[in-house]
Amino acid sequence: MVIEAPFVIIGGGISGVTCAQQLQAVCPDKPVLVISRSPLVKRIGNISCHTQILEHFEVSESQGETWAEEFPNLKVLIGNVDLINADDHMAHLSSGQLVKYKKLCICSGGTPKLIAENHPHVLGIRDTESVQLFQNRLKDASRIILVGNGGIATELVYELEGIQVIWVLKDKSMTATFVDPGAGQFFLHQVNAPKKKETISKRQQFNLSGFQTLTPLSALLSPRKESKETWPLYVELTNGKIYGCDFLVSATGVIPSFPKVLSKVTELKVSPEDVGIMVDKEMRTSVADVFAAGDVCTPAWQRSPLWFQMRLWTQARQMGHHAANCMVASFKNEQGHTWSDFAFEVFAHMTQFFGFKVVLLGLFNGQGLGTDYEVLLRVTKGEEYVKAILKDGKLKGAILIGDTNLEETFENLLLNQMDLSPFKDDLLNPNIDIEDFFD
Ligand SMILES: Cc1cc2nc3c(=O)[nH]c(=O)nc-3n(C[C@H](O)[C@H](O)[C@H](O)COP(=O)(O)OP(=O)(O)OC[C@H]3O[C@@H](n4cnc5c(N)ncnc54)[C@H](O)[C@@H]3O)c2cc1C
Ligand SMILES: NC(=O)C1=CN([C@@H]2O[C@H](COP(=O)(O)OP(=O)(O)OC[C@H]3O[C@@H](n4cnc5c(N)ncnc54)[C@H](OP(=O)(O)O)[C@@H]3O)[C@@H](O)[C@H]2O)C=CC1
Repeated sequence: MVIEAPFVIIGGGISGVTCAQQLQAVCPDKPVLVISRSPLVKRIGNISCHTQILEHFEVSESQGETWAEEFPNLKVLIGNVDLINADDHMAHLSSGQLVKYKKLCICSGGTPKLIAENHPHVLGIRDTESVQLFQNRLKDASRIILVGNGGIATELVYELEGIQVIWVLKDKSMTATFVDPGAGQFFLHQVNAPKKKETISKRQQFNLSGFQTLTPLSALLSPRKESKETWPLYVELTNGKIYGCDFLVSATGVIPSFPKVLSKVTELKVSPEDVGIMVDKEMRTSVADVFAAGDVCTPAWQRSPLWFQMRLWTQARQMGHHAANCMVASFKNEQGHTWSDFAFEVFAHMTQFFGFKVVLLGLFNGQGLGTDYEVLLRVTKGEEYVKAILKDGKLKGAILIGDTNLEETFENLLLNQMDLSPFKDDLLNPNIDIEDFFD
């Protein structure tokens, strides 16, 4: 039997769930079907808006069917989509089930880009199952090697206790995917400082392994019989040093993953840089009636100069929400849905690293500005790190670590691109309340 629904979404992650909820908000009378490989869907709760764009929320998981009951016309089908036949508007599931759609949104996220696939001692962290596997392996481990310098590695280094962590980085500073070396240095002081919150357990033995590059695959060695201690896995670094460990965590990014899309009419266009599904400003793929949102997609529209993609919760939510509005507009044959908010005007991300509030705004690392920009800096060790990036007197980006209370003013300065040349010496003056100043 073929199941039919006007709106079908593949994926129960943040982008898929947000897309479904928004579809139900706008068109409660139209059935929405979410096909999810996992019975658990991601939910967003406790949303707090800090500025026009910046919001903080909590992410939790719940049974897909329980979630669907909260909406008038929403159903969840547990299954894996193998293939989309776009000419027939049909999704083919591994179970043999067929699902016919009018408008489809691919929200299938990504999979960890591991440094070694299918290796018994190399783990990636992506979802509940992989976290459980990681926690089980952790119980009997005394030393792990952590590879990667982004969000997951930074969070693990802070959270893990009672185990030796050898952190292998290829950059010269820590957390380089998110922050500049100065902020990396600021965090480095916190690595062995008392925690700002309770974490997993016991005391951490932290070993920053000299910021060295891990040589690729050949560096994974088998147990060495001649050594006094025997570890399940050995890793050779480019400086020739060899370390043994119980297992290695490859926190080395994600790669978009999605079912095969067949169409005799048009091919599905994929970004040559990151293999994400290319979407236009209305979240449409190159294939008719197929949209995409979240980690799986790559924006191919003329982007605002102060916004760029990072595969984050915030963007998955914004894209899922926007995709739903665009799907409805397309369903009703209305003109393309225009931007409803500032979400794609200025990059904005709020998170926590090492117990500090971290706000990243605009081109926070001077992305794409080359070397032709000015940096204003205010640092109080262990308290705050404030960096403002100016070009031609205008604010282009900022890193705000700690309770700086600057996010709203800085976001406004990014949005209005006011010429700050006359005030720049006072911009970071702690004795001046810049919020009042620019009011
Ligand atoms: C460990 C970890 C911690 C993170 N922490 C943060 C954080 O603190 N802040 C932040 O902003 N971002 C964080 N991220 C990034 C964030 O999780 C992602 O950007 C976001 O979840 C992407 O959402 P998504 O809906 O696009 O994809 P996903 O959440 O990956 O959801 C994809 C969904 O599609 C389903 N699916 C996939 N393929 C198929 C198929 N063929 N058929 C059916 N279903 C399918 C999957 O089962 C899943 O339900 C973190 C990521 C990881 C891995
Ligand atoms: N608090 C937050 O906001 C969090 C966000 N996330 C998000 O979740 C996703 C997954 O996180 P994560 O896996 O940490 O990915 P990230 O993209 O954040 O970081 C991946 C890191 O791995 C490095 N890397 C890639 N390949 C290799 C290699 N072969 N050897 C050594 N290092 C390598 C990258 O370096 P390079 O860039 O130089 O290639 C980069 O430092 C990301 O989108 C991330 O933004 C995750 C956790 C927390």
